[in-house]
Amino acid sequence: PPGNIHNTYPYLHKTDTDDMVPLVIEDLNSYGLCVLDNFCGPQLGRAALKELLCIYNKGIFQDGQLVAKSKNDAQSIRSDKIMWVDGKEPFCVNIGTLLKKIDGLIMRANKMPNNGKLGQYLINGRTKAMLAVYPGSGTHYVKHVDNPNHDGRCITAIYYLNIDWDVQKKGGLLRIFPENESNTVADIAPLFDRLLFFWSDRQNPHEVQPSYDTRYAITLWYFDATERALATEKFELEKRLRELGAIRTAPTQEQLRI
Ligand SMILES: Cc1cc(NC(=O)CCC(=O)O)nc(C)c1Br
Ligand SMILES: [Fe+3]
Repeated sequence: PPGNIHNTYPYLHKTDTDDMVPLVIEDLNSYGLCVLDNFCGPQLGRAALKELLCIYNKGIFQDGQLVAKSKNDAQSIRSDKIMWVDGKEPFCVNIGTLLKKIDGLIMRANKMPNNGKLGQYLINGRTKAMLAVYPGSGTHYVKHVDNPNHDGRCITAIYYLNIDWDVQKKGGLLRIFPENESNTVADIAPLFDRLLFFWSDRQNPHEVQPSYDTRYAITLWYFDATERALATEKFELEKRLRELGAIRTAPTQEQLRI
């Protein structure tokens, strides 16, 4: 729309499983992000959505953590509901299959010869899957960086499950502000069966614009072995120092989650 200076990022890749790997490598290296449409087909996509809804309707999702302390009430900072699953639970069979496909793609891309920046990472694991539901009451998510302080996460993977999502009516755009593209933003609509990858560090500040319908996403964060080992070591050391009373800082929410 006028007023937004942003080049359209040529990401309308129609995918079938095998040749996605070069696309992921190329786009991550060129833009710091990659969008794959029709990632796993409507059958698996719908089955995964069904499972997410079933879990959500059990009322066991929690409020998302605070991204930043705010003077006014916490709700204004983020109003998504989240739940962590590892995908092996009996009520997550299809979500589990989806996660395996995403893992397979990332591992194949990470192992490809001369895969650019991806080659700087040795991806050896990931977080659990975070199921997220943004209630559609104009909720938003403030601009932030996923991994600002080298906690080990190198790639964010977000799978969207929103059938018939019209951004003009429902908003909910994920806007990424790529660090080294001064007047360019990437506006990613949270479309059904769309998979998004982006570097998790300061290269990709991002925000979710207000959504006017319930908005579903599944997020994974992949770890770089070295950065993760260092972060864990640092965390253990700080824990020991705290126990010894040598330092008095309280562990951050983020550290506790990790
Ligand atoms: C819990 C948590 C969620 C997110 N999610 C998004 O940025 C939204 C992306 C989208 O749904 O399009 N980011 C961080 C840094 C944390 Br922590
Ligand atoms: Fe984020």
